[in-house]
Amino acid sequence: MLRRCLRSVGLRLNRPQHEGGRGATASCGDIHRRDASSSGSTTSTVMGDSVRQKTIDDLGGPSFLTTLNWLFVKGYFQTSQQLQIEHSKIYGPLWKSKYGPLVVVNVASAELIEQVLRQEGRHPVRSDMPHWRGYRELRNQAHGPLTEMGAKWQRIRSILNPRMLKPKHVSSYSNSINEVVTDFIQRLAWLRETRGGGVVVHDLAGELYKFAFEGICVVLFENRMGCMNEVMPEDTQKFISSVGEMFKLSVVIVLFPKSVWPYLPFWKQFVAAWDHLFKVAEELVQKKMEDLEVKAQLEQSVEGAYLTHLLLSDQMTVTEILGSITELLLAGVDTTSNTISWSLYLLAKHPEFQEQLYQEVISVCPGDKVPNSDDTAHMPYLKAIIKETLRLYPVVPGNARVTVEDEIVVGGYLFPKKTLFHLCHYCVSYDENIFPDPHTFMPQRWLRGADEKYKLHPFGSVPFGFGVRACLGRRVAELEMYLLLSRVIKQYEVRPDPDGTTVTPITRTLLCPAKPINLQFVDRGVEQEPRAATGVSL
Ligand code: HEM
Repeated sequence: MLRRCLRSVGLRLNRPQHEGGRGATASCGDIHRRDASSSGSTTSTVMGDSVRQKTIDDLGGPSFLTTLNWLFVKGYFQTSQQLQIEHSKIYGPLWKSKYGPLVVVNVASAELIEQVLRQEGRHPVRSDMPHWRGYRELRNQAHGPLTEMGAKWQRIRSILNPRMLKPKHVSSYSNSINEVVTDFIQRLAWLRETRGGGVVVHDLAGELYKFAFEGICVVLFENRMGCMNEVMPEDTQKFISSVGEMFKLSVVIVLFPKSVWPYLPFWKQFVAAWDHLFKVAEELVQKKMEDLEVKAQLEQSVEGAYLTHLLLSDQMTVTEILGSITELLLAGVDTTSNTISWSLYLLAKHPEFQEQLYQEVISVCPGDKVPNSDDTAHMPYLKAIIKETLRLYPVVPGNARVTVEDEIVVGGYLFPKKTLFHLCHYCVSYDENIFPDPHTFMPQRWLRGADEKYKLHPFGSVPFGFGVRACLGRRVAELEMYLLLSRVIKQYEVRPDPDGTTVTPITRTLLCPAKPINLQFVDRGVEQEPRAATGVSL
């Protein structure tokens, strides 16, 4: 475009089936029989001589009223990740929930999640995301990788994938990201001195949002946004708060039918948040196009950032590029930042693991050597810490898939086309059959050569999703997290909040800390005070 400008594993529900399903009555006196099927084996019900395939109608689960009671009376609306665990205790690993006319099939075991994902088809659909897509229709904006579907989605991914996922391209972002890391570490020092009595940094996640936004901006635009300045530019600050606002309102809006959205008091805020996200992205795309025009006129080389490549490759229109860039920006902020916040929180509570990480970092990068992407390849413990953090705090606590191409069998039940499956990753992350002692932070689970008993199910923890629809930003996110964490630990010993505050997670589409995470950063180069005793619970 710019060139033109410039030129079933036979599962039977072992647990009682409560409200809503005919499973309990149908199973009375019935015989379950295993049948071969494409997805493994299925359970059919023999009633007299006739064999009947179990279907979604046979599946148990809470009624709409019961769900409302759990969400708003028992108070699980903000902790829906925990509701996955509570409901799986009652209904087993497969149950049906109703949200008004919407029926959701919840899947809460690694085996069943694997069955759903292995049958996702050529163009997997996460969910039809009516509220996000509704905004794009309202404003005539293009869909990006998060919201597009079918062959159009596949086309976008085939254009966006190479420079986001291929190792040689991703490692080329290492120096730019390291510049942002340097600024972040300087900012930590400044925050400690000016606002934290020389040692405490308050609201780490808030600071890391700025790091993550700046980080994704250097990858996409090669532009610095001034997020690490003492005073952050207003527009950038508003972008970050709009991402949070949009995610927060999304979980409320989606509970209502589309026809009433325009009358909801918070619909306007939702639209305003999206407007701002698109506005900032548009300004950045516009600026890059102008820069390229100038460079082209001066006959200077224009090779560079991700966006430069997209604009020059002429495969997407500017509107399409804008749709994709907006979605990449918003997906790149809260995800990496919350994960780094939790990993520092956990390391502060587990000094022995922190010491092991520190030893690994200084052995690979002694003295003043700054870790780069090649160095992190030699830091298995660092990677294990991120994996274990994402197991305990999966930033996407529940993912989804809609069957679009065929009906499928999962856990012995036949589901029609257009069934919406909710994949309860948070619940499975705490499955003691896969992760012994599941509430304990144990990075060593992820190390090769770990005890045989820790042989993990491949779908036990899939924080970046699965298959062709998996996270587009995974490699960049990992690079950002490895570079930042290794350098922070090299520079500082991280200790818990002196007030002893325990922080738990809440779900606002993504899993976030319920309150600010405050930590002490003790400079390793300076003589240290003796460590105060700390508990090791999460
Ligand atoms: C810790 C960091 C991150 C985690 C845990 C994470 C996790 C996920 C998950 C679980 C999905 C859904 C995958 C599926 O349905 O199978 C996803 C999708 C996506 N992520 Fe990430 N993400 C992270 C960081 C990022 C970053 C930094 C970016 C941007 C550079 C990004 C961009 C995207 C996009 C565009 C999609 C949609 C892909 C599609 O539907 O085709 N993510 N991510």
